[in-house]
Amino acid sequence: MSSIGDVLTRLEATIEARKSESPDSSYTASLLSKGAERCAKKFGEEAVEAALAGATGKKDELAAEAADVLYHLGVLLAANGLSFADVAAVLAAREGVSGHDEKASRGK
Ligand SMILES: N=c1c2ncn([C@@H]3O[C@H](COP(=O)(O)OP(=O)(O)OP(=O)(O)O)[C@@H](O)[C@H]3O)c2ncn1[C@@H]1O[C@H](COP(=O)(O)O)[C@@H](O)[C@H]1O
Repeated sequence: MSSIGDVLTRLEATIEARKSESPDSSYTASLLSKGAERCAKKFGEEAVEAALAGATGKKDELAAEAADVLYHLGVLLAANGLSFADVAAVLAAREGVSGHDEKASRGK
């Protein structure tokens, strides 16, 4: 079974490669051709669907919707010239810092 890191790395490479493909043959290419705003809208829709599945305890649906969220996040990042590595760097920098402490450091 592939790790989530391996799957996301392969997915990201596919998304990157689709940038130069025809929107007729690739859903990713068609989404990217519509711009970052459209990619953001699709990401938001999928996030809401995942939230609904999670709130109602539909485990299989949540796993499928979470996969949609990660795919659409990958497309949104690519549309903005970012990668999962950029997100990983932010998460890694937060390791060992309590969310409560981080919030307090923002003065909120
Ligand atoms: N992981 C995904 C993935 N997850 C979800 N989706 C697509 O995301 C779309 C979102 O679902 P919706 O029901 O909201 O779609 P829709 O209403 O048809 O879409 P819109 O017209 O609103 O954009 C569907 O068409 C799904 O097939 C994905 N499309 C592609 N991938 C990966 O990207 C690869 C390349 O795909 P292509 O770019 O199509 O070759 C695939 O092999 C997969 O690995």
